[in-house]
Amino acid sequence: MSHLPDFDDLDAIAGWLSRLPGFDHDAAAAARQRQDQLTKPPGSLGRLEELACFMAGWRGDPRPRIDRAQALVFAGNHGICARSVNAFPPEVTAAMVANFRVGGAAINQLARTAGAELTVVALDLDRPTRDFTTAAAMGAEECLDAMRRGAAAVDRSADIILLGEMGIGNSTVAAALAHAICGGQAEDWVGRGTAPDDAILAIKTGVVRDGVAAHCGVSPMQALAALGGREQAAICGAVLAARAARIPVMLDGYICTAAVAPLHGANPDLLAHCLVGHLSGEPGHVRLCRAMGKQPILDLGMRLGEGTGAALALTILRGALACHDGMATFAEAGIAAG
Ligand SMILES: Cc1cc2ncn([C@H]3O[C@H](COP(=O)(O)O)[C@@H](O)[C@H]3O)c2cc1C
Ligand SMILES: O=C(O)c1cccnc1
Repeated sequence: MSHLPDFDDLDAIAGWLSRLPGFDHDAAAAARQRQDQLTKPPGSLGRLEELACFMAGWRGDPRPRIDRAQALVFAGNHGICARSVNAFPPEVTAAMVANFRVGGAAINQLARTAGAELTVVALDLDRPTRDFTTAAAMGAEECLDAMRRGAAAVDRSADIILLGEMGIGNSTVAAALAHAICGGQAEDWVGRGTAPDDAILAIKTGVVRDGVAAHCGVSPMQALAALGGREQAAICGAVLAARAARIPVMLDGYICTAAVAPLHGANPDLLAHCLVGHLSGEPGHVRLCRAMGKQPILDLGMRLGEGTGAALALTILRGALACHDGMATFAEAGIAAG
């Protein structure tokens, strides 16, 4: 198992790729060869075949298994809520964490359905980050500390890590990160989140425009500190820790994908072991996935967060591996290979 470098310098992370494990092309090629021998017309399982080869390459195993799946949900609170970007009060973050702990949220049901063990990490909920229109949301050390906590939460014995978040105001934070890393206009990235009305949408657009303008010219990882929250930093830390342990990652929807956009900005290959579970109903997600070269597995019109789309996508991944491992080859079944 490769050693995760220390989180002591945000900008050094861009250079971490050479210190982290890469894709095992031999294991993936062996998986591809097996796929072509299974009792089906070549390519007929579509994306499931790709997913099996992806898992083979990252696990270094031509017949990978998912014995252990961890769903990791990070929660945080945001100073930006002082700007009325949120339809629900920030207290809902802690209330939902309590709900996760007693099993009452959507992620509890979907993680159980998908066979994933849920870990919830609340990050200093009584100490929101700063309002990013007036200051950096986090200092560099605060951001690195949250990254360390994210990395520490990863179960190194898992075969897949699902990531999710809970934080009132997070759709605004996601839009700011996506805008800072991918450019365009604030309007390209802002969506309704949980807000039903146009008034909040207009406030959010102005806040994202002002926040990104206030922190322009910083590096991608500095943008994570300036505009992100602790849960976004923890998600980035978890992604890097998973990579060090050769564990593939299933990201959730818009907020989770935007959380790792700074890593993409630092070096896109840092996210090579990451899948996007589902396409969010938030309009910026399709644009962000395109910019980051990711194709979401599901498209169900969901826009919840919590890791719910990642959990559902795990059921697809399990299906892909069940076929890959359990199907007979043409030779085994005595069927002519065509
Ligand atoms: C009861 C409730 C449960 C949630 N579960 C996830 N979110 C989602 O909504 C939040 C982002 O939306 P906004 O930017 O509009 O605040 C995040 O916490 C996200 O995880 C929830 C939101 C609420 C209200
Ligand atoms: O796609 C998401 O992550 C999302 C969208 C809206 C609200 N919460 C989460």
